[in-house]
Amino acid sequence: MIRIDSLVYRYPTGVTALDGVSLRVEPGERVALIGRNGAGKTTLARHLNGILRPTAGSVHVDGWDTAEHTVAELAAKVGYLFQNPDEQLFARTVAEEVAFGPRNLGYPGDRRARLVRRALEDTRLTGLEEVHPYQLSLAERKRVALAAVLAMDTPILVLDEPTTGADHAGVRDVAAAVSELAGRGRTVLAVTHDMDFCAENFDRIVVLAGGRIVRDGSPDEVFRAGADLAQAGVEPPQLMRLSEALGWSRPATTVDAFVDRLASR
Ligand SMILES: Nc1ncnc2c1ncn2[C@@H]1O[C@H](COP(=O)(O)OP(=O)(O)OP(=O)(O)O)[C@@H](O)[C@H]1O
Repeated sequence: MIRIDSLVYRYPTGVTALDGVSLRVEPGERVALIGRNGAGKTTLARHLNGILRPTAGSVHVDGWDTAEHTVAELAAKVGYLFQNPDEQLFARTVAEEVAFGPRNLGYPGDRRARLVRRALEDTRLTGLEEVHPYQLSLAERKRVALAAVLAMDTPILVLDEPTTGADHAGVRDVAAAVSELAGRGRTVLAVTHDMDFCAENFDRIVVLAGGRIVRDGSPDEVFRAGADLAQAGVEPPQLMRLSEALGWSRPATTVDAFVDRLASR
């Protein structure tokens, strides 16, 4: 699980990006972190794999205090998908890229082979194993980066803007991966600006504003916060806006909920 207590982070420039954040996330939870640009989402996410260390307060992942472990050690606990795949990819072939994590974590050969094959299948990269990642499109590189994270089979996954730059099928891959991982008791925390993706695929939404948590609840609860949400720079999902425009007293946030309400009218 993830346990963050009174986390404060100040950049060397003097900007206080996180100003007393406390958060618990249980195994199997799917949590989306939202908020306007500069709210502190990426800064918070980067504390989970130890790239950033608290100025004050603490961060525990799966029982480890991140202040007491190196980034390399924390890689066994937290898989981190970078917003920009080009910050993450470095190998000469797709296969090498995806195999690097499990090899580096010292997994035995058969487990490694199984994880790599599965990650390539789940991101529709089978057949592209020998291609150089830079010969691929941005949407495909995004899938390679996701496959590399999935293959590490960590208890916690942090996905920074997983749908930005992904095509429609890529978004479906991410959604399927999130649901499958949570089903296996993995904790998934995603930073996202994509409210439709967020409403459809996450159990819980945490809203950050000015380095603090201003809302934490189910998509239904959070997206009904109206004025508070607007103040945090968040627009509700399209279906919710549509159901409000239709004058429904209980707006729907997902396609299934929308169809159910339409059918029951
Ligand atoms: N490397 C850095 N050095 C100094 N200040 C930074 C740095 N990175 C981010 N900041 C500042 O910290 C605050 C939080 O930024 P952060 O990137 O965590 O926000 P965010 O919610 O992830 O935004 P976005 O949605 O644009 O990615 C902002 O004021 C930002 O300008």
